[in-house]
Amino acid sequence: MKIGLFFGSFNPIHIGHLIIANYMANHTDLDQVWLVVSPHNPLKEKGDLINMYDRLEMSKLATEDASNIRVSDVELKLPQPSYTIDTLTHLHEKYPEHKFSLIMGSDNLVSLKKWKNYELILRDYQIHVYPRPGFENAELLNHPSVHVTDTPLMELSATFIRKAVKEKKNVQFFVEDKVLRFIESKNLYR
Ligand SMILES: Nc1ncnc2c1ncn2[C@@H]1O[C@H](COP(=O)(O)OP(=O)(O)OP(=O)(O)O)[C@@H](O)[C@H]1O
Ligand SMILES: O=C(O)c1ccc[n+]([C@@H]2O[C@H](COP(=O)([O-])O)[C@@H](O)[C@H]2O)c1
Repeated sequence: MKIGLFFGSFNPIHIGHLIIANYMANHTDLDQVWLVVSPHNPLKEKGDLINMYDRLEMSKLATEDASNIRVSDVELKLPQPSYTIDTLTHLHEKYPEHKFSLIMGSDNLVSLKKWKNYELILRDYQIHVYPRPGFENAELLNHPSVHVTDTPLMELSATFIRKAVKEKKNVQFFVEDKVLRFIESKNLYR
């Protein structure tokens, strides 16, 4: 199968992520999209990153009714911080029958040159990139492994949601109902 890997902290998963995952799973030649929850992005401070198991659980809740979207916990079992090239190597060995590619927003493409062994990622994997406002001119957009998609975008960030929850503002519709209930029941991001 052709699997698109959508890596992220998902702190928390929101409808921007879900729209992209759904688009990639159903409007491209990918058979499935796997959301790979990263315990710790090597380029980000841990800051207000909540427990990885809660982020994994919210990602599962948000996608349990979605066809062709799965959630992967592979990085929870690998060393931290989560280097994408190491996860890709691991997945390639574990699932030789699948053809993996990457999915990312152009904001991440801008920083790709700071990633561990980014040349290997570009050499060995195709990357589906969707434009995000403010990051239209990423240098790597013309790389032969990079494929720019035409996705409907929702300019929303997990940072916005965390801040709103902290300020006791209503974030209904920004996240799936089940995710909202999970956040409330565990008193997350307060
Ligand atoms: N609104 C959005 N629409 C499309 N893609 C998004 C959106 N928000 C984040 N992404 C993408 O999802 C992936 C994971 O991002 P991440 O989990 O850091 O979300 P985020 O909302 O940007 O989080 P934070 O605000 O905490 O930095 C990245 O490739 C990022 O480009
Ligand atoms: O491999 C790297 O060097 C590397 C550097 C920065 C980010 N990443 C990964 O990119 C993904 C996006 O992270 P985030 O925090 O924007 O959701 C996440 O899975 C990180 O582990 C990976």
